[in-house]
Amino acid sequence: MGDQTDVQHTAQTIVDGSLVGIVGAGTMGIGVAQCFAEAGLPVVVVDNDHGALASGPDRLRAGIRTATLLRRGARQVRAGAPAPRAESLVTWSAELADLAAALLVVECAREDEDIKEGILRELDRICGAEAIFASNTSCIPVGRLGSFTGRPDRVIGTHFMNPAPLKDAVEVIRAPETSDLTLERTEGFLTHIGKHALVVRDAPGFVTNRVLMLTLNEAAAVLGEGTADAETVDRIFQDCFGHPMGPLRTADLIGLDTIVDSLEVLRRHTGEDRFKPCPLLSRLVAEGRVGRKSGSGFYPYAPQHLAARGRTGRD
Ligand SMILES: NC(=O)c1ccc[n+]([C@@H]2O[C@H](COP(=O)([O-])OP(=O)(O)OC[C@H]3O[C@@H](n4cnc5c(N)ncnc54)[C@H](O)[C@@H]3O)[C@@H](O)[C@H]2O)c1
Repeated sequence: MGDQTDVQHTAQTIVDGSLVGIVGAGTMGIGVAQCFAEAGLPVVVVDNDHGALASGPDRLRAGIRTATLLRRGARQVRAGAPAPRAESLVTWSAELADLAAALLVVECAREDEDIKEGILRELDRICGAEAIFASNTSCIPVGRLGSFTGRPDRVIGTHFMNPAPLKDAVEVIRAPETSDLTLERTEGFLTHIGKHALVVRDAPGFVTNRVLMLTLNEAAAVLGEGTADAETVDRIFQDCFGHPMGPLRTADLIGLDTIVDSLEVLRRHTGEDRFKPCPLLSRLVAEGRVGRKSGSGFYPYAPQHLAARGRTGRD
């Protein structure tokens, strides 16, 4: 695999009507699936958790409804598939084998290297030689993920932000092995769904999470040490720095479990203890208070924020 000289297609012919696979029907997988379906592409979402699969259609519908309302409010109505059609373009499966025909697979499983390794090794066996594997990893070096496949030239990082349907840009991570063609095709897919790529080189945490994870961890630490309450910590970033959301509400939106996983990945790959999750963050995760998706984190959340996954916390 990996010889690009025999590839006849241009980036655009690859995008038109291409089947897109998503692995992981969690916070990000559902949002990324929505982005592709709203742009008219057929999508198969695979998850090995039946609760996540069962609640997937409802969470997708809620995501489409929210995005439509917000875009309408901001008058940014996007061209693309109308909501009912977008929903019907998404199918759900427990089998990676159903991604055999996909030309792009976006891996959105939990931030755990062993889990991602297992998925990528199996996808490499199942999918055609042309398929690109794009990981939504928050922190794991993309070159490391590519090494789990026989096609490292077709592995790339597409770090969608949360909520994916409402963000204009994607941090695209190019590993040393990622080919020009893979980058070009990935950018073609992103353009098709109305997003632009901000391309960076490979490193643990890339640009976003090398900086953001430390900030969120320190915000939790100042709260845990009693320097200020949660509302004050967040308002300092909003009122003084003009951030739309403070770090603690951002952490609750991301998921405190995902943040702890990401900090551990950063610590392991850099060898630096400054990425050690602070005691308050670790305690909240141990208690199952992982943010919006569980109904509480640094703040309590009303039921409409709860992702109806059939259970709480990490899936
Ligand atoms: N939450 C965020 O704000 C955010 C933002 C950017 C990137 N990310 C990254 O995106 C990825 C997904 O994060 P998330 O927040 O959606 O996590 P999540 O915990 O909400 O969802 C992860 C999903 O992966 C599924 N899964 C686990 N093992 C699997 C397997 N072997 N096969 C198929 N499915 C499997 C789980 O059942 C779950 O539904 C992670 O790498 C995370 O670091 C998260």
